[in-house]
Amino acid sequence: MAVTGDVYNTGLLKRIFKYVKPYRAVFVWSVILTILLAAISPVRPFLIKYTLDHYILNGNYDGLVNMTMLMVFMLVLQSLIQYNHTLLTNTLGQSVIRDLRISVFNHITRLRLKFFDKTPIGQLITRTVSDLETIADIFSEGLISMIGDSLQVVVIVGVMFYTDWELSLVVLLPIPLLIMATRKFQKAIKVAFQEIRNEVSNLNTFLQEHITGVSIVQYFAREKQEYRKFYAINKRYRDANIRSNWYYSIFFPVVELISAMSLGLLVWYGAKSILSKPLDVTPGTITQFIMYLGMVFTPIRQLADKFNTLQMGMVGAERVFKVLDTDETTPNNGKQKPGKLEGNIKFEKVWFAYNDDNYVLKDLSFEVKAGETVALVGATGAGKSSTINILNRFYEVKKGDITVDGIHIEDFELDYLRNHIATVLQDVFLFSDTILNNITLNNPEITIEDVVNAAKKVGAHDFIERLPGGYQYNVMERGATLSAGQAQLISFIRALVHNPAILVLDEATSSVDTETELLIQKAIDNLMEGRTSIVIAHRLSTIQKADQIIVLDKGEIKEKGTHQQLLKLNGYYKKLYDLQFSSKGIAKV
Ligand SMILES: Nc1ncnc2c1ncn2[C@@H]1O[C@H](COP(=O)(O)OP(=O)(O)OP(=O)(O)O)[C@@H](O)[C@H]1O
Repeated sequence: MAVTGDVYNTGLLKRIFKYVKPYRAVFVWSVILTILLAAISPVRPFLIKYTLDHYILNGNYDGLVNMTMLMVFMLVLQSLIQYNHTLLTNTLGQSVIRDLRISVFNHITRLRLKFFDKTPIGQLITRTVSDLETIADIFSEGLISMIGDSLQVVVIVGVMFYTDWELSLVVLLPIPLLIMATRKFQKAIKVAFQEIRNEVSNLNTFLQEHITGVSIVQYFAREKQEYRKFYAINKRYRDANIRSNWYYSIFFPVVELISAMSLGLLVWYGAKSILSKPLDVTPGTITQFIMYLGMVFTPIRQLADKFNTLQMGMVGAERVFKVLDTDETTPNNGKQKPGKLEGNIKFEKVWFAYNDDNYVLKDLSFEVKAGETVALVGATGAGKSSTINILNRFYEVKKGDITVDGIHIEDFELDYLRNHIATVLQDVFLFSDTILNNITLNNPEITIEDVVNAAKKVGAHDFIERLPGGYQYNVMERGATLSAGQAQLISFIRALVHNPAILVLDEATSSVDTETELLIQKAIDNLMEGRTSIVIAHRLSTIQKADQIIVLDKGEIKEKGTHQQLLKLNGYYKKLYDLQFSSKGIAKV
C-alpha cells in the first residue's frame, strides 16, 4: 500500500486530535510542563556562569554554598517536571491508541466478507498493532517533545543573544549548515521509514498465512521453498532497516562536526577576548555558552528524529484511518423485527455476482415453507455456498428478491435477521476459549442448562463431560485438540442454543468413523427438527429426507423435486447422484 502520511496534513492531524478530546486535561498539562521545561533550561548554565564569575573567581565561599543549593533545587525541580511530563505524554499516547484500536476492531468486525476476500489478515493485524503504536509515539516522542525542543532552542538562543550578541553571532554561524543537513536527512529517512512500514506489513502477512497454513507446508514438504520466500521478505525488511540506520550513522557525525565547528569558534573568539584587555568575555560566559551550545545542538538534532517519529505516526494514522474509512459494512437500514419468525423463505429471480456482472447465481427462484428442508446439490463451483451467503446478507444480491415471511431481507434489522438464521459451516471455527464460551459466544441470555440440554440433544454431552473441566475445557487455537467430529458437534450445539427459525447448514465432507457419523446424522436430524433448513447436502440420508432438492449447475437451477422424483426424471440429478455418492452415503466431492 502506498503511504503518503504528511506532517503538514492538517486534516489528518485534526482527525487524530478528535481522539485526544477525552484526554484534553492530560494534553494541556503535557504542553504546560513542556513549556516549563523549555523555560527553565537556560537557568542552570546561567547560575554556573554567575557562580564562576562572582563567587569562585572572587573567592566568596558563602555565595558559592547558596548557589550550589539553588542549583540542586533547580535540578530536583527539573527532574520532577520531567518525570510527570514523561508519564503524562505516555498516558496520553497509550489512551489515544487504546480508543483507536477499539474503533478499528469494532469496524473490522462489522466489515462484510467481500472486504476480507481482498485484504490479507496479516495486513489488518499490522494496522491494529504496529501502525497504531506509531500513533502513540506522536504524543510520547513526537509532537509534544517537538514543541518543547523548538521552544528550548528559541529560549536559549534568545538568552545567548541577550548575554552577548557578538559571541552568539560567531558561535551560531554554522547553524544554517545544520539546518541544511537536517532537511536532507528528513527527506531521506521519510522514504526509508515508509519502506520499513511496508515491509513490516509484508512480513506479518506472510507469517500469519504460513503459520496458519503450516500443515499444508508440511504435508507437501514445501519448507525449503517457503524458507526461500521468507528469506527474501526478511532480507527486504533487514535492508530497509539498514538503509534507515545508514542515514542516522551519517547524520549524527555530521551534526557532531558542525557542533564542533561552533565550539571551535567559541574557544577561538573567547580566548581572543580573554587575552585582550580589558576583558570582553568572562570565563563564566564561555562556560555558559559551552553548555548552551549543547542545549541548542542536541534539540536541533533530536528535532529531525522527532519529526520523523511524527511522520511515522502520520503514516500509521493514515493507514489506520484508511481501514476505518472502508465503507464496506452491510447497510443496516431495515427496521423490521417481528415477534416471531415462521421461516418461510422465498428466492425470486435472484441474480448474484461477487465481481461486477460476472454472475455466479442466475435467475434463482425457489421457495422453502416454514419447517421444511431444502437440500442444495450441485458440482463444485455450482453456487451452493453463494446461495447461503446471500440469505444472511454476507453479500448483497444484484437483482431479484429474497424474502422471509414475506419481508424483504434488507427490511429486517440486520442483527435480527442474523440472530434468526444459524449457520453451520463445514470448517468449524473454534476460538481459544472454553467449550462453553465457544457455544454461547458470550451471549449472557444463554444459560448453562440451555447448553447442556442442547448438547444432550445432539449427543455430545457425554464426550464434553469426559474432557478435563467439561464445559470449561479450554479449546486450543482453532480447536486443534478436538477431533473433526467433536468440533462438528460443538458447532451444532452452538446453532441449537441460539434457537434459530432458520438453519443454514453446510454439511462437512470430512470422513469420520461410523459411530461418529451416526451421531452426526442424528444430531443433524435433531438440529433441523421444527425449523426451516437449507442444507448444502453431502449426506445421502439428508438428501433423501429433504422436502425438496434444488440441483444447481453453473449458478442456475437445473432441476427441483424430491429425491424419488428427481431419480425418476433420470436427468442431471441422477447423473450427479451416481457420480457423487458412495455406498457409505457421503459425497465424494
Ligand atoms: N469470495 C468470492 N469472490 C469471488 N468469486 C467467488 C467467491 N466465492 C466463490 N466465488 C466463485 O463463485 C462461484 C460459485 O462458488 P460457490 O462457492 O458458491 O460454489 P459451491 O457450489 O459452493 O462450490 P463448492 O461445492 O466447491 O463449495 C465459483 O465460480 C467461485 O469461483
